[in-house]
Amino acid sequence: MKKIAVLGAGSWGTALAMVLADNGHEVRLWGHKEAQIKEINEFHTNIKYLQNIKLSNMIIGYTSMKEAVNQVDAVVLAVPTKAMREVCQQVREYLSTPTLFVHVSKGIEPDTHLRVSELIEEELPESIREAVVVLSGPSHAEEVSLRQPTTVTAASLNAEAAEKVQDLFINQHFRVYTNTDVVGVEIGGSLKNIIALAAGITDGLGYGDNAKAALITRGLAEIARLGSCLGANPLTFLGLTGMGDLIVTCTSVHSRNWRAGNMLGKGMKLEEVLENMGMVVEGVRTTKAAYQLSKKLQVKMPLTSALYHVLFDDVNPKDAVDELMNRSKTTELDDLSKLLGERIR
Ligand SMILES: NC(=O)C1=CN([C@@H]2O[C@H](COP(=O)(O)OP(=O)(O)OC[C@H]3O[C@@H](n4cnc5c(N)ncnc54)[C@H](O)[C@@H]3O)[C@@H](O)[C@H]2O)C=CC1
Ligand SMILES: O=C(CO)COP(=O)(O)O
Repeated sequence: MKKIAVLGAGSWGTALAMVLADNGHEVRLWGHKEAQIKEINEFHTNIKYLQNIKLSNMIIGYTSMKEAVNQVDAVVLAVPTKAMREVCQQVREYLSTPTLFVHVSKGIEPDTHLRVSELIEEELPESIREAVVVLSGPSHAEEVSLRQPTTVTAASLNAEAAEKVQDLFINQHFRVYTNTDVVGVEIGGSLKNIIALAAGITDGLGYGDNAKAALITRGLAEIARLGSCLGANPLTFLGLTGMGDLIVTCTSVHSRNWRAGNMLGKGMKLEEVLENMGMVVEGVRTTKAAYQLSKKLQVKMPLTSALYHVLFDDVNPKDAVDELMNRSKTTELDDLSKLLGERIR
């Protein structure tokens, strides 16, 4: 049995705390809201994020970071990307020995264009980092908390650390693979949220399955184009954290990104949509970051670019779709086939 701190008591932190508790670990679920932590400890529920779920007694809620991370074997960082630096700054106050860090957040920081593992490495000194591992894949918290079959990937350049994380989380309902392609895993997990927002928009506009399939496949092409340019293995994008997560996020009502897009497609304004959600919609900031990156690196990302203009320049969603459909004709297998071809040879 290990002692594990899960930092972030939202949907995903809570669902992962349940997986770890099922595996017999002592789990400390840290959150910054007193009332919510009180609810977790007194009633063993976290109603705002996971309805009709009873938490195990092995999960203890904490608001004190000092107590939550005291002598733990691993720290799971499960806050939205926007809060990651602030939470790391709190953690580093209280750790003095090398600790295994697992992050589960799907985003890219606008302006710096850093992936989450990179910004964690910026905030946490090497002396307290045994390794940073990303855990990602097609995994809605709502289904994980019901112990429905789920598969994810633990990725790190340190293969031994990735395997340690695999061992912490794997069980009969939650199957964990390993990968060493951190760039591919983080880029796939972050950029699928852009495409999920777009899929919600086309559904909101009343378009059908053809549009959805087009978004998923052409979305994957532009994710792989940018990711490969950043050093990812293009084959990772065909796996769980690429195509797998694109499918689950673009086709599920559980997805907050899809739901936010759906409201936009029905005519609501972005501020109104975000207020309505009450939970993180990572794709909004990531669209800004990916759009900036595509300009900087001169990578063609028409879907990301169209969504950027809908979100930040008030372009009408239907006009954005019309514009995408009316671009000049092109071939299907462009630079991507070259990238894949080179890898396969
Ligand atoms: N919900 C899901 O099914 C999955 C979510 N993820 C990722 O996990 C990350 C977290 O998402 P969710 O838990 O779903 O979001 P959520 O919106 O359900 O919960 C976020 C939690 O973070 C807390 N928080 C926000 N700012 C904070 C701060 N400065 N300090 C401390 N706590 C803070 C909030 O109070 C809330 O409890 C995101 O990057 C998301 O993309 C990944 C896989 C699945
Ligand atoms: O990443 C997820 C599932 O794999 C959850 O997606 P949302 O953040 O859109 O709910």
